[in-house]
Parts: sequence; structure tokens; C-alpha cells
Amino acid sequence: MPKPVVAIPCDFREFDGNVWHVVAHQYVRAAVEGAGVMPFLVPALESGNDIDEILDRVDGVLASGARSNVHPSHYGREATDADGPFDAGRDATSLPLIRGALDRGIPLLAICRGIQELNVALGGTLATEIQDLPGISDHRKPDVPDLDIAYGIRQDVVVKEGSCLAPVLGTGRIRVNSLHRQAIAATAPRLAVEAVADDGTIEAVSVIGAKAFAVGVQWHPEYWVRTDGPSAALFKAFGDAVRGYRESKAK
Ligand SMILES: N[C@@H](CCC(=O)NCCCC(=O)O)C(=O)O
Repeated sequence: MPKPVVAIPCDFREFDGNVWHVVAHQYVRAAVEGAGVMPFLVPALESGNDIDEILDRVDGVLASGARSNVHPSHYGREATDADGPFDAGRDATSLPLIRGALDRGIPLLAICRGIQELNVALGGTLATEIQDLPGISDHRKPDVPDLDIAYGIRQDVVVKEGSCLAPVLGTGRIRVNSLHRQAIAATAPRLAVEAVADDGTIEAVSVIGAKAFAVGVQWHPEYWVRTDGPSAALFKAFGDAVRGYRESKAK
């Protein structure tokens, strides 16, 4: 069977005097090495992406992390300076990709910005600058040039008993990294909380009644997929679900 294909929505970024549609290498590497799939990078177009045509051609969706935040207009709020930076092209691509994948039963793994998009796509809301909220730790990306340090494993999350993730990650405490300023505020009705941090921050969700694997995590399993057990297990479970979807299409 040819390798299944997984859509990864790009970010729209400006650097080196030009504008680019980009996905960080760590997500591509984890898709290839951890999930065993072929990445298909979807341009971050504010209009012009035919989401149905894209979903007709893929066997999974991987919504990656990004420095930008989902624009609050997508969850019924006015934008403030604290909510930026924004990426309208990413929002316009990723949110409908997530909804369409869930409608079709295409497996979905949503990481960091991705879990936030999943929550918003299904009607939830986000909190910003969460480290400034009472009792919430600092989950932000450490301001260091060394990515291995920035993505270092540094916080506990507790995987709930009976969750979809428990068979994949085990129940109870696992150690993960943390690089985010926003988090789920109001959980979308169709989402079940799968894991939380010690300060109560929602760290993983699954879609209730999903037709296929449909999980979001606030941490970054892609970065240590080669060496960290839970990271590798999560990407293998996603890849297995994608292969299952591909095989079901072939019947
Ligand atoms: N922007 C959101 C999501 C954070 C996220 O995806 N972080 C990945 C690393 C991004 C970077 O390189 O800065 C939030 O801040 O909550």
C-alpha cells in the first residue's frame, strides 16, 4: 500500500524579505518517522483552498503548533494586543480542515496551536497570557536559542483514567514540554478533557463520539518523537489510525 498522506496546514510567515507558507521541520520529521506517513503541506491561504478537494486526497490531518494565535473573532471575542500575533491564512485553512476531517472520520492529531484550533472549531474559547492568571504556571516557550532546551521536557501532566489517551500513554503522570501562552478556556461541548497540568491547564482532549482518532495535545510530542516513549507512542497511534483510514478507503 502506498504511504498514506497527512495534511499539515502551513503558517503564513514573513522573513528574509519575503512571505512564506511554512511548517517547522519537527512536525514533518515526526509525521514521516513517527507516524510513517507522507506529509502534504497545505498553504495558509485566506481564500482559495478547496478544503473538500484537499480532504478527498488525504488520510489524516496534523494541526501543528505555531507562534501565532487563533483570532478571537473565531470564538466571539474582540481582539486585544495580548491576543496576537495573528495568522488569518492559517485560521482560514486549519479550522475548516479540522471540522471537515471530523465530519468525514479522517484521523486528526492537533498539537499546541492545533488543540486550540480544535477547541475553537467546535465552539470553545481560549484564554490568553495564561501565566498572568491566578494560580497558573508559566507555560511559555523558554527564551533561549537552543531548541532542545526550549522544547525540553519540564512539566507533569496527568492522563485521565478511561481516556482515549490512556491506552496510548498510560494513566497518570507523564512528563512533557510546554511552549504556549494561550490555553483552552471554555471547552467545546464535543470535547472530553483527557489530561491536565497540576495548575489545571487543559493539556489534552479527545472528540466525543469521533468516527476516528481525534486527539489534541497542548504539548509538543513531535519534537522528541525519536527518543521519548509517550511522544513516539502518540505518533504511532496517529499513524496506525491514518493507515486504517487509508485501508478503509481502498475497500
Ligand atoms: N501560539 C499559541 C500556540 C503555541 C505553540 O504552538 N507553540 C509552538 C512553538 C511556537 C514558537 O516557536 O514560538 C500559544 O502561544 O498558546
